[in-house]
Amino acid sequence: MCCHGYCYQKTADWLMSHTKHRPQVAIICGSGLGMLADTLKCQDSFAYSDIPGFPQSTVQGHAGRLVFGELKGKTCVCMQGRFHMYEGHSLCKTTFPVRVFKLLGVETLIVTNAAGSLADGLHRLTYSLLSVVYRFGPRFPAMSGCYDKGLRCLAMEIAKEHGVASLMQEGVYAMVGGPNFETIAEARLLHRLGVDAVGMSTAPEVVVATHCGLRVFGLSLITNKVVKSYEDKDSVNHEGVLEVGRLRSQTVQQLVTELVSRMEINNNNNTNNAV
Ligand SMILES: O=P(O)(O)O[C@H]1O[C@H](CO)[C@@H](O)[C@H]1O
Ligand SMILES: Nc1nc2[nH]cnc2c(=O)[nH]1
Repeated sequence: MCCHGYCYQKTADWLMSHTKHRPQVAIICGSGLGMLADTLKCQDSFAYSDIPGFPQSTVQGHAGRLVFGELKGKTCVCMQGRFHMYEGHSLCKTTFPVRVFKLLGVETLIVTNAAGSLADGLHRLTYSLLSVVYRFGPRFPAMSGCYDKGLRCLAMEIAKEHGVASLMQEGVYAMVGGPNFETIAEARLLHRLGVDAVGMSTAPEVVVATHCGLRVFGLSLITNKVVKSYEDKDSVNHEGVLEVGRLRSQTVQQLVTELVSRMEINNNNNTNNAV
């Protein structure tokens, strides 16, 4: 099974021959949140440019490294940098790593992102829980349960224990094409549609992960308010998004680490060969 002539299996085989880690959990780090990967123990790390078939990151704040290692007793693989369609990647390149993760034996995908808030009660520095091919799954996959309820409840429990429950809200994330931020008319439209947070990523990864049977948890770090009024002089920029990511990275890191530590793993999905 290939994407633009490059085989998912070939990339998975290359990775399995270069690391002894067999990850159960994959984590995609959003803009400014790449330091999550730095906490993994016994790391094996690969630049995307060295991995056969892997697309390249071109966005500031997305380092372009795949990091394998241990987090609280679970084997994880972290993407320090994701692929966006606005970088010119096709849908299949944007989601290429997700299918590779499936072939590596991953069962759970954690997607994080930076997003702007549209909801009136969703302020800057708050977090929001987010609610293609026969080999990997059905032709017409259902998406109604794409964000795992058990993981959402567990994350909320952890947030309470850490005293940050008031910062954590469930909401609707919408992906727009980017790379431009919203016009005021677009912001108003999204708000009327019931969107709480907006970004330029994540949806394709979640669709592909759900299609191939991965359990998905999504976490948006709200980095800015989306301007909905012509009188509002605030304006968003990528540097500001990255800065908020840096400011809040430790809290995001703690939440994700605790979630990984406490999530149950089936261990019946790993069909891979040893190195
Ligand atoms: O979704 P992530 O990759 O976290 O990044 C978000 O932040 C960038 C804009 O500042 C866009 O790429 C948007 O999608
Ligand atoms: N589209 C969009 N993406 C973002 N990523 C981080 N903040 C924003 C935002 O306000 N709008």
